[in-house]
Amino acid sequence: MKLLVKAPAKINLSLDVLHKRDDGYHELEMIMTTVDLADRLELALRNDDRITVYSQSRFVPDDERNLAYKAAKVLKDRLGIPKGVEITIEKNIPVAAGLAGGSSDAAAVLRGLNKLWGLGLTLDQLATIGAEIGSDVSFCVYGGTALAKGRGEIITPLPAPPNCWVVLAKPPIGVSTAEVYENLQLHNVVHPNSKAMVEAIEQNDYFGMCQNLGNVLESVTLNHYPEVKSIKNDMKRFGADAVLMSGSGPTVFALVQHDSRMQRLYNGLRGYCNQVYAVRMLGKRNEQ
Ligand SMILES: C[C@](O)(CO)[C@H](O)COP(=O)(O)OP(=O)(O)OC[C@H]1O[C@@H](n2ccc(N)nc2=O)[C@H](O)[C@@H]1O
Ligand SMILES: Nc1ncnc2c1ncn2[C@@H]1O[C@H](COP(=O)(O)OP(=O)(O)OP(=O)(O)O)[C@@H](O)[C@H]1O
Repeated sequence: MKLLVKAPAKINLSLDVLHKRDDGYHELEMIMTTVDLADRLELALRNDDRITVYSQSRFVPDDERNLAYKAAKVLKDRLGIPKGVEITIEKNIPVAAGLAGGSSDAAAVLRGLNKLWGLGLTLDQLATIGAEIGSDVSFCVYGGTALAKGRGEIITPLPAPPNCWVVLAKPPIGVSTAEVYENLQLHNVVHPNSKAMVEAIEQNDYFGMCQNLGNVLESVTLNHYPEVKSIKNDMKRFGADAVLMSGSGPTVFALVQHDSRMQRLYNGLRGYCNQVYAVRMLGKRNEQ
């Protein structure tokens, strides 16, 4: 028996860090949304009880370090499942990019195995298990748009954001999320207004959303990697309504409403950046 599952990338429309916690993690307030750039996973039942993982990407490990493997292992061990799975990942989301590719693969495995292994768990139960694998996994279990608090695992759903194009550009560098958080100087940042962003989304106010984009982690990544800052400037020059780095970076995204502006931005960036994508926000949450 085989199952195909989609694992969409996320962007952070807003990312605020409130303080560093005693457990070493940072207390967050983020607004996240999934976009239609996705990995595709095939889950196939095995004849034995082993978990195997394979992807064509040379940037992703084919062993127990893969977040997709970890998701299957946690589920199997927690519930004592005597079954195995062969996971094949078609990797379309850039790796170590701030787009939660690994977390989304893990979430897709949780959702997929819930069906393939016939577990009957709710999305809430899967999201709780997901939090053990990584801070972004709970959000990825639900997808759609949400306010995320705590270390990222406390999720409140939001309506779909105003309709627009999202043009993503990934400079040819990988960024370590751990290093970005370690280097964050909280006394030195401009905090985004998460409340105003939530209101803009709830009122379907496109320009309100544009005005309230903000990410405190830019203070670290833009300083360490000037090329990220320069792509942001180029996007503005090419006519973006608003521009922001996603997560810990280095991917930057631009928002535009009209097809012609999207095309101009896309073509302009493609001139010197290999990984450029014009996508839509998905809006819709995953079903059970
Ligand atoms: C940057 C974001 O992608 C924004 O959505 C997330 O906050 C990071 O999510 P993630 O990659 O799933 O994070 P994890 O795998 O749990 O942690 C990676 C590293 O980031 C740090 N980290 C993560 C989340 C958090 N709230 N505070 C942190 O300080 C952790 O110390 C860890 O060393
Ligand atoms: N299935 C997977 N897909 C991508 N990366 C994976 C996967 N499993 C493990 N990894 C490892 O995790 C690291 C981070 O990859 P990922 O693409 O999830 O980063 P990210 O987009 O910055 O995530 P986030 O936005 O959640 O911080 C990479 O070094 C990669 O080798």
